[in-house]
This record gives sequence, structure tokens and C-alpha cells, in this order.
Amino acid sequence: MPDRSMLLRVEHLRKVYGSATGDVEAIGDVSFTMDAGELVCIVGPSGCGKTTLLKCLAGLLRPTSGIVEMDGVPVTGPSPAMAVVFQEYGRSLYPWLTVRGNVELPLRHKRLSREAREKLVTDALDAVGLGHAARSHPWQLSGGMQQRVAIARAVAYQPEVLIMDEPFAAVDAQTRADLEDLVRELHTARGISIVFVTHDIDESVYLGERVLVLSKSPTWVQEDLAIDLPPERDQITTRALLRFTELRTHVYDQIQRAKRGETAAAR
Ligand SMILES: Nc1ncnc2c1ncn2[C@@H]1O[C@H](COP(=O)(O)OP(=O)(O)OP(=O)(O)O)[C@@H](O)[C@H]1O
Repeated sequence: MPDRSMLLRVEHLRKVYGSATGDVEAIGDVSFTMDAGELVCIVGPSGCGKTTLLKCLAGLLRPTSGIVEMDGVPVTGPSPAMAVVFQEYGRSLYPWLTVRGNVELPLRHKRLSREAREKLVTDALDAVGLGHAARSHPWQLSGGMQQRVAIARAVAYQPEVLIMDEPFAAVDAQTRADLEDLVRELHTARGISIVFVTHDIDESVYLGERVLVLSKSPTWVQEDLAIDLPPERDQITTRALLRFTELRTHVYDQIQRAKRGETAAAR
């Protein structure tokens, strides 16, 4: 395996929301690092602060205290080095723009020639299997295809890290499996670094090289689990492996413990 350099560093991150009814400590004390080229999944009990954590990573939310660094530089706001894909693809696409126009839009903020921009868009649409739909509008596409557009837009932007917040929660099971394979493909073929938040334990094990299990809120990292499955994965063979079952059972058990407020179990 090639040497990897540290991409993200999160240290003693804490986030307290102030509200009229009192403060809510969403993130207690989260620390972890991520190397360039890794695919890290984040799971945890419902409401444990996954979205809050992602927003702090992406510079969309200011932490109450602690450090988020990308390539050694503090993240203080949205950065061109990061692209975020949310669950609600319907709301993230502009209905009056074509698929191509949606993918191209953020690139207009980059200093690129028209040719370079068009090449990035074509390449990203091909990568997600939507080259044929470039001139369609989002509302002419299925939910799964719309989410592919959102992924293409993020890929075309060439971020150093792709941050995905439950991106497949709203699509059917078969589409979800296809999109999971697309994410694996983007990661293995293009070396894209990905932080992927999901509710789905099986999905976290199938996709990840590491799974971070969060405690219940106020959150800390209950376990940082290496997923020692072969890098070549497919929906049938990988999910049938005994090791896959062991890992998913372990993560499930950890989340149950997290819900009860217990600390980590031995592996
Ligand atoms: N803007 C806000 N103001 C006050 N409290 C908030 C705000 N956003 C989130 N919270 C609280 O912070 C905690 C974590 O919320 P967050 O949405 O990050 O969790 P989550 O793990 O992503 O949730 P889910 O499992 O439902 O997707 C919750 O207790 C939530 O009520």
C-alpha cells in the first residue's frame, strides 16, 4: 500500500448549540485523523451528532471548541477542497438547469478555461454513468439518477475530500446497492478520499476501510474500527463473507452499547 499523508485532523471537537430552552451539547469530545485516499464511514445512534460533525468538518458550522484541520490548515469556512453530498438530492439540484448545467455550476467559481470545465463535466457524468442524460433536467430523472447528478457535481469539483451525509437514505434498495458500488468505484479507481455518514450498519462495513462508531450525544468516538475486508468488493461475494458478518455484528453490538451509554466492547 502506498504511503498516505494525513488529510484531516479533528481534535477535541466540541459543539454546543445555544437555544431559548437551554444549551444542547451535541458533540462532547471527538478526535480522529484521516489519511488522504481513505474511505471512512461514520455510524452511531440516531441523533448522536453525525450531521453536526460533518457540518463542522465541512466548515459549514463553527465548533464551540477544538480543531478541524485539512492538510494542516484550520478549517474556518466552506473550502474548495471539500464537496458535500446531502441526502436531499431533490433540493440540492436546480430544476431549471440541465444535468450538465447543474454539474457545471460550481465550476464557474474556479478559474478554468471553458474547455477544461467542459472536460471535467463530461468526465464526471461518464464516471457516474450519466453521459447520456446530460441534456435532461433533474425532474426528468429517477431519484437514484438525481443523486448521481449530485455526486457527479461533487466529483467534477475535484475536491480533496468528498463528504457524504446519508446520501442514499431516500432511494430504493436496488438503487442504493448500485450507488454504493459507484462510491467504491470512485474511491478505488480515482483515489478520492471520502467521509460517509450512514444509519446503515451493513452499508458502513461494505463501503468503509474504517468505521467510526460514535457514542450517543454528547458525542465521542466510541470505536475506530479497521475493516479488514478485501478491497475488491461486490454486493454478493463481500456480503456473504464470514468476516463481513462478524464485522457487522460487532458494529451493531457497539451501537447498542452506545445507545445504553456503555463503553466499547473488546473485539
Ligand atoms: N440547530 C440546532 N439547534 C439546537 N440543537 C440542535 C440543532 N441541530 C441539531 N441539534 C441537536 O444536536 C443533536 C445532534 O443532532 P444531529 O442532527 O447532528 O444528529 P444526527 O446523528 O445527524 O441525527 P440523525 O440520526 O437523526 O440523522 C441532537 O440532539 C439535535 O437535537
